[in-house]
Amino acid sequence: MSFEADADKKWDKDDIHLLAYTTQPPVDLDTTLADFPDGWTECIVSAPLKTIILDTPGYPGQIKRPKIPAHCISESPGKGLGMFATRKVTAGELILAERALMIAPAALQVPVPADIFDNYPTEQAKQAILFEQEKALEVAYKRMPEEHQTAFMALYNSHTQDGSGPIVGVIRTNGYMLNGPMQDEWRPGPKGAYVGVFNELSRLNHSCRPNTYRTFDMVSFAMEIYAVRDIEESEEITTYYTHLLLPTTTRQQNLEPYGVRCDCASCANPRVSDDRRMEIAKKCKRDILADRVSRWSTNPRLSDDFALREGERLLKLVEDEGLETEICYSELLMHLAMVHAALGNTEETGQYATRWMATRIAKGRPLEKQFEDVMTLKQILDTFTDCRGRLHQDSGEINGMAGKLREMKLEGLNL
Ligand SMILES: C[S@@+](CC[C@H](N)C(=O)[O-])C[C@H]1O[C@@H](n2cnc3c(N)ncnc32)[C@H](O)[C@@H]1O
Repeated sequence: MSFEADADKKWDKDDIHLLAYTTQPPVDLDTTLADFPDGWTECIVSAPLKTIILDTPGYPGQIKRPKIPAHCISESPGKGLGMFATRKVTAGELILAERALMIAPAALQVPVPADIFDNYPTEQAKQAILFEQEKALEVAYKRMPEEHQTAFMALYNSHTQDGSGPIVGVIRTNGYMLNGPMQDEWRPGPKGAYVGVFNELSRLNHSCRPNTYRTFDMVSFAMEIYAVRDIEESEEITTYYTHLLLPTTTRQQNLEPYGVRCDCASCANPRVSDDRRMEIAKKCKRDILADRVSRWSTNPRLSDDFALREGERLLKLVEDEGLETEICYSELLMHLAMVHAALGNTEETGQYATRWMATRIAKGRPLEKQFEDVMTLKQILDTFTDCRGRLHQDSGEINGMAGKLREMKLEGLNL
């Protein structure tokens, strides 16, 4: 059931079946985009999610902007339009933050009989669902200002031949899944997920070696993209439409509905790339790395190669595969900062810790949280500093420190 939500009512998990048409941040009917340049989003969200949005502390904050504009939209050969860097961008930098034109459930429930697939041929049932979804989305579309409607319909549509209506087609081609609190917490998984369609961000093309990370900021109600590695002037800015640690053939299957045949260096060499990605997925996990540091720091018979060279080798593998968006990249930088701290190598510790911080910033970590991270990181590294050098003096103390480190890394810092 859907409705135009009452502005002041508080909704809770018992209202999860109610869908609200709502404009966020709320604006008066006569507001124009010239009055309110940060813009606003037409949303179809569950009633409780609407309450969560409005109750977010600091909502609605202003959207963030890079100090110097860093992007433009232009032709990308063989890929339609794309986004390009207009200057050099450094890892961790914000490139663009933008409010969506529309936000809707990833799997919009519509009023069709529950047993439709039992009583009708599959194709006919699918067409009926797509037809109802188009009708429901049209209500939100008609609430948009004319400029937003034009921008929405100008976006690329790779679903023109499968029975999708024009609005469903644009959403299926351009919708990014939203992360963080922008989901129905009482409906975990794909059923509780939402997608956003954007005027500029939806022009980002896919790469299996993307150079940006996307994150949705609830306070400003905007999607933000950050560079995960340095990007040169004129280089294409890319994102990801599929999980990146999957084998090449699976990624290609996931990309088929977008009509994308990725031509990145990893897809061009699947035999090498698949083995590397499998090794990264297996070995660069938080527990495995923490365990390696812990064993190495308390066992003098394990050489520095055990923690240091292996960490460096895995980090190179991640960089060679262009996987700086993945959590394993952050884990490895943290691992190497700790290993160098244990060896008393202050300079290298600082370098890896700084790079680790850049990955946190690139994931949209709020400023006050970044400060907390630095303090916790400093505490961990101080505790661990030079423990290999002092190993023979007091292994009991080292054992205690390694245990503490593991505890802090797994629970306190919540990487
Ligand atoms: C979200 S849109 C991206 C912007 C789009 N290129 C445009 O012109 O608006 C997705 C579409 O871009 C194209 N595309 C994205 N990544 C691509 C890639 N790596 N190779 C070829 N085409 C790509 C496909 O046509 C896909 O359906």
